[in-house]
Amino acid sequence: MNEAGTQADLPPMSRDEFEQALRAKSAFYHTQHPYHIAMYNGSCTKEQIQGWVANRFYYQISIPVKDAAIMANCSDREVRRHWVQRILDHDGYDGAVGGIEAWLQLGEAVGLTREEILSEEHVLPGVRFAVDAYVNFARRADWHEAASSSLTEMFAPTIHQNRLDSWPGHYPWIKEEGYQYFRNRLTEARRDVVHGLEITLDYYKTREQQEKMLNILQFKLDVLWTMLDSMTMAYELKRPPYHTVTDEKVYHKGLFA
Ligand SMILES: O=C(O)c1cc(C(=O)O)c2c(n1)C(=O)C(=O)c1cc(C(=O)O)[nH]c1-2
Repeated sequence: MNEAGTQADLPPMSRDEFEQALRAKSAFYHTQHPYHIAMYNGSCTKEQIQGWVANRFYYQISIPVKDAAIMANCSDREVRRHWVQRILDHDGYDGAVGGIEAWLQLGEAVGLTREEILSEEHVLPGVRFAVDAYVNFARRADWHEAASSSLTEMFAPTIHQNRLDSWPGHYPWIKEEGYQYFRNRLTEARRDVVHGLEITLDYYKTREQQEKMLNILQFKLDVLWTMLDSMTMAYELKRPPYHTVTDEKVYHKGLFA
């Protein structure tokens, strides 16, 4: 390590070594967060599941905005031709309802109304700040860097499969229609990762650049982890923002994204 605490002075990692280093970041994926562990092992309350679904909706609606920001900064037509599929996957096209609608159906399946999800009334400030940080990073960063920050998706198919395997047994009150989002993402995420990984492994050549990418991936892991920390405060520890003052959800809405 050098004085800056990085390994930037070392020779570059080979393509395979770099991919292995990226994949090793799975150790810090939100699968390891106690909130997620509780969701799998069946110890979540209905309020905790509902809180997660309502808050994650803000991530879902922000993803296509983030992907549009990446495309807006990208001068490579071939990349845009591929990347646009991510927006279509979430917004829907040609009769396919899309991920945002599928997430609303998940919300209804866990007992929320469409109106309360769309109103964003449950979105905690900490979740909003974390998601906005991701969107704003995509707006400002070089498009290769923004594109590669999506690579936490390498670890996502396992998490979607875990939900499909464990939730129906633990939470029989969730309606079956709710699970379609997770099923769709199994294939969509795998396809996204092939493209995102190709861009990333081609772009970061020097050790310093590779270390920068690992830091970008850590930023994205921080976004996901921080969202769950906020939910833990609100729905597990019963300390939502302003709990010492009011039970009302007075949180701000929609200023930055
Ligand atoms: O449920 C999850 O744990 C999870 C995680 C992630 C992720 O790792 O960012 C995404 C998704 N789901 C997801 O459904 C999704 O569409 C998605 C897009 C992206 C991205 O960064 O572009 N991440 C994720």
